[in-house]
Amino acid sequence: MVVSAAVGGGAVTGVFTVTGTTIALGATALVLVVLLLLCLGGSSGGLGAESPPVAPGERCVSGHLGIMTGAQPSWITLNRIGKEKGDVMSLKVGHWVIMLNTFAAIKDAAINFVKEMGSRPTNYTTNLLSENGKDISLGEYSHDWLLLREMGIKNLREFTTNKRLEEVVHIILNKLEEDLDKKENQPVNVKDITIPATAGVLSHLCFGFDADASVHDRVAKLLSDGLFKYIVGPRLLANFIPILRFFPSNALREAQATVNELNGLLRSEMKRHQESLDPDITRDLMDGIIKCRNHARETEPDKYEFLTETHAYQVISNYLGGAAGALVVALQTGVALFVSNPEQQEKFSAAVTSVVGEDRMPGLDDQEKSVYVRATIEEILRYACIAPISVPHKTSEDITFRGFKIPANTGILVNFYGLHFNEEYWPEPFNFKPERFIDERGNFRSDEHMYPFGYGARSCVGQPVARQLMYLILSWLTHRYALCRVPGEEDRDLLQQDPDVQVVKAVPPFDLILKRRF
Ligand code: HEM
Repeated sequence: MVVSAAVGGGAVTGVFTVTGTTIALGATALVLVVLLLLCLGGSSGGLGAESPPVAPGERCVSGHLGIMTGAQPSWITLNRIGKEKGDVMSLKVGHWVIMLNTFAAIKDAAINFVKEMGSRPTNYTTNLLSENGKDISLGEYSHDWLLLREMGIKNLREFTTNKRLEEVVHIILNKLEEDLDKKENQPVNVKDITIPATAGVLSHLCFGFDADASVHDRVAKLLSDGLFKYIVGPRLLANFIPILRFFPSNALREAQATVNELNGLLRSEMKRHQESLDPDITRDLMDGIIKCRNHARETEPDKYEFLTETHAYQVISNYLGGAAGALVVALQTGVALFVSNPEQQEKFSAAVTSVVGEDRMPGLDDQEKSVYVRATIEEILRYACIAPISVPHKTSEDITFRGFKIPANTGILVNFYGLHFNEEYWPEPFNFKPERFIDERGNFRSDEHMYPFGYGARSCVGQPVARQLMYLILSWLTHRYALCRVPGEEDRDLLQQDPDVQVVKAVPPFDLILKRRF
């Protein structure tokens, strides 16, 4: 997702601690002045009369930004405050935003305010990455944006059905298995499993097997550092104080270089695909989106006049961003849960093997045959809760929500952490218990308090693919290998928050030992 970038692109983006960034003295002085102005100008009344109650601490110089950047993950603090404030509260993170705290409010928003709460906040980062909103993840709600989103979903659906997804995944995982076998019984970093798996699959789905090997290497590199860090790492100060984009800083240069690398890659791949396009064969998602665009513009030129080449390759960028921001993080949490809970890991592995046997890789048809396997993937998604305070949305018009007046263009955060870790819905919420998704008759049980893929108009476009990839990758990994702790690290907490990652709930990279099962 440029889920992810949207995490960075939302209301929560103004962060004061820009790690590794040297800000010129002049800029620092400017920051202080602007902060003071914000502080003096900030009213305690929030968004105006009849607005949601304000969380405590708004009179502090930086409003509630301290919560976002403090030592404790922001979602833990916000969840505690939210319990006191009720359905909805206001926060000042540079500007005023609202946060939905309760299940009732979240459900109401998801069902009854789809369009009204379906836009995205924009800032320097989001505009840079999406070339001013010409994509799905970061574009503002509009008629044209809806058409682009529909096209992005159609392209994913058409290309990934009929075993195409499974074929690509099996090729990539077979290769990865050869590499991992060489490291058997030695410490392997979890990133050396999740990044090649995710980058390999997404890059080959997007650019095909006839792309130059260097293209896939560049995608893997972007996912492992540049793009990943840019999306989930500390935010740019320029998002908070737009004038700062004119002041040179390492962080700005790094962000621009990352985006240039990504967009350069997308443009050259688009050109290569256009030059070798075959009307009868759709090799990959890039071919698919080019054909969707050509067809739309030929059949309904007026409706799709807006649809430039940039829009088309930005959709591919969104697919890659989904991998960088969400899939890697969710997979890493899954592996950490398995290593920390050997009993559940063994049960999951045995459930996979009982359906698949020992001589082939798990396929998509196998998933439905084991309730325990489905339940485990669901429990990993609950626990991972990668966007604990959501990817920010924005109101597209003035609304009255649960008795409060909310102006257009107000950022909206959602306390998904408060749902996914609520004892009322999940007894012992911090324990890994796949059984919670199995009913008394032994059937899979879905639960209405689960929102791993967001809500409303902006819910994850890649949800079906993401679920399939989570299953295919984790079932392959535990089917082939026992995932064990590194000797001497038995007591290490693998599930704590990665201190280098803000806004996204993510475990820090860790080593594990792989032992071949058969
Ligand atoms: C386990 C993996 C994944 C998780 C947990 C996840 C989760 C999310 C979440 C929470 C959002 C924000 C929804 C909102 O704003 O309400 C989102 C948006 C999005 N995701 Fe994913 N995602 C995953 C994988 C993927 C993949 C693999 C793709 C593409 C192939 C993808 C494409 C997108 C796109 C394009 C959006 C933006 C939708 C919009 O703004 O309209 N995601 N995802």
